[in-house]
Amino acid sequence: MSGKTLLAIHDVNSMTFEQFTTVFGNVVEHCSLCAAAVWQHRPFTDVDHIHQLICDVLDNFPNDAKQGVLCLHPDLAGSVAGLTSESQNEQKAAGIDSLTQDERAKMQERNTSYREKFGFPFVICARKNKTQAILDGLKLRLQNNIEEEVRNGVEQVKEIALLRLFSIVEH
Ligand SMILES: NC(=O)N[C@H]1NC(=O)NC1=O
Repeated sequence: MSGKTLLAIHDVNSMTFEQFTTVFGNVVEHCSLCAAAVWQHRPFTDVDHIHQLICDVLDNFPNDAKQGVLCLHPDLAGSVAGLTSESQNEQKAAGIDSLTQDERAKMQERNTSYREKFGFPFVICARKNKTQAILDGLKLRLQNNIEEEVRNGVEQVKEIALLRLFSIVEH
């Protein structure tokens, strides 16, 4: 627990566009457009309402934009340089900061195979999956086709977004 004060929904509803996109701009990694696109829908009833609107934005993106959103995510167990604080904390929660040499090599090798096959990085909600689940998920999802993986990746982006929202707004 960070001990950070959570915002009440009425505080969120009184934000300007600039304040809103500053605070919510990384709910979807490096994609402040998702926050920008939902602001006009306030007043929000609660945090789940904001999440649903962000999910709708993602679902309405064309396929190439969905792949672009996935590309905005850093590889798990990749370089730590330039990681957003959100991603860094999530990777830590999954135990990625304390992988054995063998686990790190395996994760990087599978991430590379995944990128080579699909052209975008493997995305999974690290707060909900520990190291072994991520390694198993990589192995399993490598067998899918690209349509399945765009769908799986976007569903994971939604899960990541919900947990990021819960760290900003009361629920
Ligand atoms: N590649 C990938 O899944 N990265 C994301 N996962 C997560 O929980 N945070 C991220 O940045």
